[in-house]
Amino acid sequence: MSSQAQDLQPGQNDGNLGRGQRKTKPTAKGEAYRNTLSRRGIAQGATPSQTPAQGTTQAQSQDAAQTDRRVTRSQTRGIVNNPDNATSNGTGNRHRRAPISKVKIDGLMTKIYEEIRCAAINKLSSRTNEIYAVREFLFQARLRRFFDLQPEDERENLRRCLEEYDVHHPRGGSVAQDVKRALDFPEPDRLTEFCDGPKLLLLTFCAHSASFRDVIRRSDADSRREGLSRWVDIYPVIESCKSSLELFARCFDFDWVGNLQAFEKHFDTLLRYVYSDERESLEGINQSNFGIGEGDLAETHQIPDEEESYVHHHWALPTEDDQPAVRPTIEYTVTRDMERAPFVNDFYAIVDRPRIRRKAKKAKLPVTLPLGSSLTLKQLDIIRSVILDPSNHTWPPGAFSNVLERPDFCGAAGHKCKACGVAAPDPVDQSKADNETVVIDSNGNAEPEPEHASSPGYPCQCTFNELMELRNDKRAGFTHPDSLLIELFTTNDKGRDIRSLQRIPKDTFIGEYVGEIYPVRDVDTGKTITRYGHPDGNVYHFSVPIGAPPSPGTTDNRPSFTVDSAHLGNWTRFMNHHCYPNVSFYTVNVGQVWTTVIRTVREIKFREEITVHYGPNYFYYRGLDCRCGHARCKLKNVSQGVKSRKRTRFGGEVSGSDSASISASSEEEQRNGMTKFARRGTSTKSKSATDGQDKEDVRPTGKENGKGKGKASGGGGSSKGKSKGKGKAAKKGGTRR
Ligand SMILES: C[S@@+](CC[C@H](N)C(=O)[O-])C[C@H]1O[C@@H](n2cnc3c(N)ncnc32)[C@H](O)[C@@H]1O
Repeated sequence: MSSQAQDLQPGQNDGNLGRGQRKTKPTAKGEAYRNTLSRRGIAQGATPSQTPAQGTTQAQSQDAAQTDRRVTRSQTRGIVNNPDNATSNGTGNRHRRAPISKVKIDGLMTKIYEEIRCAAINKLSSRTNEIYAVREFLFQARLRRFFDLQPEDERENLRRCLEEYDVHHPRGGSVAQDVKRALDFPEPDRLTEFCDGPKLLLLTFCAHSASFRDVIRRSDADSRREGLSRWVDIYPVIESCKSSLELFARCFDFDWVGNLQAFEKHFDTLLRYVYSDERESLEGINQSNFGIGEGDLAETHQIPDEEESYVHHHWALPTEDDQPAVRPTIEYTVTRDMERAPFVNDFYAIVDRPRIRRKAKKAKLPVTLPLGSSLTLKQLDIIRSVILDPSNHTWPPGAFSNVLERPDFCGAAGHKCKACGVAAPDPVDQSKADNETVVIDSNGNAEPEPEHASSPGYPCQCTFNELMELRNDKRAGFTHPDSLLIELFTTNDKGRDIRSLQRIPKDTFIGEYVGEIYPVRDVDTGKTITRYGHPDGNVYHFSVPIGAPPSPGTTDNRPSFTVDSAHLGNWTRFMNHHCYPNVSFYTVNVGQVWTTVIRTVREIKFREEITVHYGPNYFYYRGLDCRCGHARCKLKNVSQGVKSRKRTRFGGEVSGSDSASISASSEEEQRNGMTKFARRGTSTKSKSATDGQDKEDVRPTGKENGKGKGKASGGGGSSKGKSKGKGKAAKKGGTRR
């Protein structure tokens, strides 16, 4: 068999290298491989007819491909290996570049979401240049669409007419100028394609993003030269996100229709000019539909008007594009505990049953509901964090600190605030310090204590906002809860879910698990309290022990409180479980309270689900199987182990444990795969995540000085009075952000 493969010596090239390629010294491994191929006399994977006819071997093409890859990489770095070859025939590989990375495309998509959000929140009122750019762009799109909607023979006629449109026309001169500019859109086919595919509606939302307007106008060659995302790369992603973008934009109450119609007067002038007085006879063309085809603005995800401006982020993307957006609801059964507790007020929950709602309004609050009634509640705000009045519950003795009337008060001297790193001083030292730091004014009176010194011994008033601001990497930009771009969507088998619309680096605090607070167990009966939830529904309980952790090695007998995010929680309640999650729960003390925070354990990508490990018991005690879908899922058959057990029921009727709650599990436990179904809350070891972060380095911010003049726990006087005041604020259903 004669083939060129035999003619070529190992490591030898036929001298016919592609442009921009260079001869490279073969490695020993490569040489051995080529030897083998030569010995076999045929290139691996090549068909017999290909081998001689193509005049090259697989070895050669592999070699060429390798060289080619090297060239491409080098070119990306701006190095041309062999300039002569690179330019030998004028066209060459000059335009060959590495494909735009997914990171860049994802980054641009995030920017588009972010800019739409900014436009919606700021209403673009003060940024006149920006709003003009949006409106001008939309005018261009409508004009383009107008052409497309015309019969082909009419199109040319119309174009000529518009091109001749007089810029000095006394009435329509400025319109003429706008029209001429619009006709000069650099990539007109893109607008045509876009309006025909994803439709004008999506274009209208996207027009509010400067990055979008930029990429649709810029030629791919320019983008490639500048190393930016090309339209050809970004368009398919936008198309795949069209429902998401639409719902995202709709969830903000902003006037996108107003911007689409802003230049409507132009169209009127235009029609008058182009069609003189005959336009009356033009069927179907008028000012309001100029450039808007039938169905162009049909809504995919309709949101009822009366609720549109209520709160955003509360609509979950449906599984299919043509289904309406879903508002989360809660199937709610009134339990014994709930009967005692006041009903949440109208502001925080919408009760679907008009009868109950009327009753609630008439009777004012609180309203008691008959035991066992079932209701459907609509999930409310997923941004606001609410703690309802904890004093409406019967708490185990010692659940309240005498300085702050809330069970989540961390109350441990010496414990560092996770946000600012300042430790609560020891009570004894603090009283000494108080003596030293009393400030006397010029009249000889003690200066009033600063506002924040509401609880003695606590020098800071940090909240989760400060934790994000002080502890997250500034460069990543996650310094406020509002900065997070997230989206709710519906899954086929796990209910609703949450995903990120941006890359989030590892070790970023992204959220706080919040909700209603009540005791884990009924003090009289010892049974677990589950205020919300349904036997077959979702459970949103998170248990946190009350008070400071005991010293290491001793048994942890602390009672716990539940944070129930069933209908007062924020987005964190929608995080589903994954056996290999990307975030983790930590209960840390922030300011004066135990705060359960969510921190990323690895980088989260654009459109990646945000998942957490619910702890070892959640599925076991509920007799559920995990559907995280991971090949090494540890809990997929966990329900089989519970067959002989009485299945956990809800409604506060099952005694036993708080095990159906979500629990904070340490990263180490997660790594070990949760093979043991250890009962939680029995030893300090099982609470490792509770204060697992305390060992970390902390960054004092100078807040140590001059703050926290009140007495330590047990202190009375004005400090106590103030702390009571704070307790009352919490009672009213205080909102923390
Ligand atoms: C805290 S909620 C999470 C949000 C919930 N998917 C929803 O629609 O509201 C917990 C519930 O989600 C479902 N779930 C979460 N992760 C799951 C998983 N990996 N497998 C099966 N069900 C899961 C279970 O029904 C569970 O009770």
